[in-house]
Amino acid sequence: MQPGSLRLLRPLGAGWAAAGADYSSRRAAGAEGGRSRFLPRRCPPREPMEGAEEEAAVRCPVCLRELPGALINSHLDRCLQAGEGDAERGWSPPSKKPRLAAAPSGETTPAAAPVFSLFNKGRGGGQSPGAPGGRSGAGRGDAAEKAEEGGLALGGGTALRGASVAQKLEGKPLADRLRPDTLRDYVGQERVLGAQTLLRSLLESHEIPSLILWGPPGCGKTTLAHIIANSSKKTGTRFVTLSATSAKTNDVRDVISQAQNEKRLFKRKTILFIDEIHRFNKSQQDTFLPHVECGTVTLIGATTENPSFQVNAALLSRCRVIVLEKLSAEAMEAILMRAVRSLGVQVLGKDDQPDSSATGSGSESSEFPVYIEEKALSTLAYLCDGDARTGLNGLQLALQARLAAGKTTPLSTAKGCSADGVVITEEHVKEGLQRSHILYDRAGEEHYNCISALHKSMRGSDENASLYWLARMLEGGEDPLYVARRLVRFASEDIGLADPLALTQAVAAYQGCHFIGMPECEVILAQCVVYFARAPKSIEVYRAYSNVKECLRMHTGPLPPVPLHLRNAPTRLMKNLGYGKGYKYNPMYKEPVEQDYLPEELKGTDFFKEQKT
Ligand SMILES: Nc1ncnc2c1ncn2[C@@H]1O[C@H](COP(=O)(O)OP(=O)(O)OP(=O)(O)O)[C@@H](O)[C@H]1O
Repeated sequence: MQPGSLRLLRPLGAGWAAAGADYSSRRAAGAEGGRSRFLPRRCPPREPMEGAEEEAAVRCPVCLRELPGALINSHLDRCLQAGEGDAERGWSPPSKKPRLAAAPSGETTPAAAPVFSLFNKGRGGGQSPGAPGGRSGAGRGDAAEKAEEGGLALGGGTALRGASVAQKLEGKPLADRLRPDTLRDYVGQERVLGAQTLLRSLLESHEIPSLILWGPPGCGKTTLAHIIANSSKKTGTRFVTLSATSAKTNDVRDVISQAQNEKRLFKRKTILFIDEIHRFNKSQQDTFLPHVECGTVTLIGATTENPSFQVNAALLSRCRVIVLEKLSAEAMEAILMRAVRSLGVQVLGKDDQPDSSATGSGSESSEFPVYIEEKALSTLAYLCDGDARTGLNGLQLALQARLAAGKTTPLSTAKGCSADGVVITEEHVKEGLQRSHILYDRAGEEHYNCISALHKSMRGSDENASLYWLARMLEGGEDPLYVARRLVRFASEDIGLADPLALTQAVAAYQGCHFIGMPECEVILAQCVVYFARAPKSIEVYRAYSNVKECLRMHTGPLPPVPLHLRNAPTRLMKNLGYGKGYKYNPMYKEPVEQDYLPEELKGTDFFKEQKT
C-alpha cells in the first residue's frame, strides 16, 4: 500500500482511532509482524505553518505532534515512511506520558507478556480472538515498556512501577476507559454475536434494526450500543443517546423532531439509544412508537428487566429482542487480562510466589513494579458473577488500595530470581468487591428468579436446594419480610390442608422476622423453609378455588341470583319478599340436612372433583 492512501478524516477522537486502525492493518500487511512493528515513530521535521494559523490543530496518531489540519495527511505519509525506516534500525520509543494522554480510551494496551497458562489457553500466546489480547497494533513491545518504565521482569514479562499504574488509574473509571469500540474487542455473547449469527452480519453490514438489548447488569448492553454508534458513524448515521432515568417526554420529542428534519433534509438516519428503557412508563414509550414504525428513528433500548413486562407490547413487536447473558468466567478472564495489560500490571504465575511472611512497607513503594496473582484474577473472574463492571471496578479498587497502602512484598520466581514488588493477592481483590453485587441483584430479574427457585425447591421437597436459594437471597441483601410473605402464600398454595399448621408456621415466621430483623431472623426463615420442604403437599384447595374462579370467568349473561332461602332478612320488607324463607338452620337438626347452597343452575357442581390435571 502506498503512503498516500492513508487519510485522516477527522481531527481527533474517532479520527484518531480510525487512522490508528488503518495504520495497524497497513503495518500488519507490510512485513513480518511482531510488536516492534507498532512502535511509535520518529517523525520528520514539522511542516511549515504558513497560512494555517486559524485551522484547528490536529494530532498525528503516529508521532503525536500537533499540526494544522490541512497538513496532516501529507505529514502522516512522511511520518509513516520515516517510521518504517526507524523500526528497522531498532529505534527506541519516546517517553510514554504524552502517548497515554493522547490515546482514546481502550487504545493503550502495553503488552506485558502473559506468564501463566490459565489465561493463555487457546489464545495464541496470550491473545484471544475477539479478546483484548487479540488486537493488533494497539500496544508497544515489552522491551519498549521496560526501557521506558524501568519495570522489573519476572517470569519473562514486565511490570510497570506503582506510580505509573496509579497514574493510569486516575480519572475515568477503568470500566469506562476500557469500553471496547469495536466488535473485535467485544468478549463473549457468542450465542447472539458469534460468527455467522444474524445480528453480527447485520451489524457488519451496517444494517441496524431496532433492538431491545436485555441482559443482567454489566454484561455489555451499553457497550454493544457504543460499538454500534462507532460503526454507524462510518455510514453517516446519527447516534443519539438518552437515559430513561433522566430524560423527559419532551427530550424524546426533541430527538424525534430533529431526526425527522435530518431524514427529510439530509436523508440521514438516526439511531436512538435509550438506556434503561424499562424506566420509561408505557405512555412515554408510546411517544416514539409511531416513529420507530415509520423508520424515522431506529431504536436501541437497553434493559435489565424482562421486556415482556416492561416494554410496551406494540413497541416490542417492532424490535428484535437480543438476550445477552452474564459473561462467562472465561470471558471475564479475557476482560480482566486486557485491563491488567493496559495498566502494565504483570500477572504472577503459580510458580512466581510472593513471600507472604515478609511483607514490608516503604514510602518508595511507588517505585516498585506491580504484580497480580493469577489466582486473584481467576477468583475475581468468578466472583463478579458475569458483571464486567463489577469485575473491573473490583480490580481497580484492589489496585488503588494496595498502592495507597504502600506495601511491598519480596518475590521469588520459578527461575530463582528474587525482587520486591507491590503484589495484589486473592484477598485484596475480594476486599475490592461488594458482596451484595456478587450474589444478588435485589431490584432486578435475579430477585424473581431466586424466589421462584425457592418456591419450586420447597414444592419439590428438596430441603437442601430450598436452604440454598433462601441463603442466596438473604446473603444478597433481600428483605426477609418479602421472603416471609412468600412463605405465607406457599403454606396455603402448596401445603394447604395436608398440614394446616404450615400456615401458622408461616405467619409466625413473618412475625418473628418482623420482631427481630436480620441477621437473627435468618434462622427463623430457614426453619420455616425446611419445615415446608419436608411437609406433605396438597393443592386441593388451591385447585378447587381456581376452578371456582374459572367458572365465574366463563359465565355468560347475568350471574345467577343468590337463592332466596340463603338470604338474610333483617327487615320486614325483605321477609315479605321471601328472603330467608325455607332456610333450614342446621344446628336445629340432628340428622343431615337436605338443602341447596349453590345457585339453581350450578346445582350439583363439585369444584373439587372437576380438577384439571
Ligand atoms: N462483552 C464485553 N466485552 C468487553 N468488555 C465488556 C463487555 N461487557 C462489558 N464490558 C466492560 O464492562 C463495562 C460495563 O459494561 P456495560 O456498560 O456495557 O454494561 P451494561 O450491560 O450496559 O450494564 P448496565 O445494565 O448496568 O448499564 C464496560 O465499560 C466494559 O469495559
